Amino acid sequence: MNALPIIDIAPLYADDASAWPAVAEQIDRACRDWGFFYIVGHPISAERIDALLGAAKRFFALPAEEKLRIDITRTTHHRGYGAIATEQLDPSKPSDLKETFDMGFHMPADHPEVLAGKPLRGPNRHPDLPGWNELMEQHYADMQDLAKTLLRAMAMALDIEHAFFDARFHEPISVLRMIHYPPRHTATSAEQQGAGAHTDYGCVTLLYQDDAGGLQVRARNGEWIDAPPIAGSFVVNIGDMMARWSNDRYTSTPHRVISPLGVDRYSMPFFAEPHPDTLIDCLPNCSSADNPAKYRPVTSAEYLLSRFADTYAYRREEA
Ligand SMILES: O=C(O)CCC(=O)C(=O)O
Ligand SMILES: [Fe+2]
Repeated sequence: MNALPIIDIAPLYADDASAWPAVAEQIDRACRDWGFFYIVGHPISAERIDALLGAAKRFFALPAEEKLRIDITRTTHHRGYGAIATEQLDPSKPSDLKETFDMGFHMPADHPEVLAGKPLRGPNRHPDLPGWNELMEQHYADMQDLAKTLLRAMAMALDIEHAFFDARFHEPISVLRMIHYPPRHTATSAEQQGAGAHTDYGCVTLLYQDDAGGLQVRARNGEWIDAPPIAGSFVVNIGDMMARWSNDRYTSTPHRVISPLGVDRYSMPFFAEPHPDTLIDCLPNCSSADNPAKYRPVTSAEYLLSRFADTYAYRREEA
């Protein structure tokens, strides 16, 4: 059973702007009350999802040494394959039982920002699989567009300039990730999670999950509730950077993935993050005399890097 709001965003794609405010209002409500909701009526096709799932299954089935040719722990800009237990989202629990592939906004090695050593900038590191590159780069671009559409609705809800976020999400540091959760064996400790309880670091996450189930969200009353798979939907959630940007008008909500029993689980979150130099400083209309800005302004890259260091041992060692 699902308790989270389900929002049909199809009106955001209509030319008739009179239908936008009603959607913006629903998104605003969901971001304040839950920090979590489902969207349907988005333009990502079922065929695209099938192609991505097929690709993910082929990639994760490769031998470990093949996958480790693009080992994420050997990059400073955070691209490639993360083997099981590379990440520990809940420091009080064992490392996560999952493997991952991360990609971002591609910048060639000779791009001035890469040469200048700008954080989180650089080339994507794709596996050598037929069609993979084109599929993933196209999907990254399409997810970035979908995120910007949602952000436009948020700008409307916040009553700020329509293109406020568009101007800040060019050449983003958004990450598209594929995750494989292998089945947990019954003998494994119940403490073992697919993804430990955490809040996301960035602005907005758009998650595709397959039909295995296991995603849970912590409601305001502290109870863990299921966020079950809903065909054709993405689960959207607010990350800490957006909570900070909005002075906590929008909330980042803890969630986790119970390790699947007897089945493999595949998911694909897209973490939408602004240009690395974007100043995350209290948004217009999010503070007042009796609700002053709570957080020190930071850049998007500065904030993300500090959070990565908390979950990846290899990034701490580097720092
Ligand atoms: O795999 C999922 O369903 C959720 C993953 C997640 O929460 C994350 O990667 O931040
Ligand atoms: Fe998450």
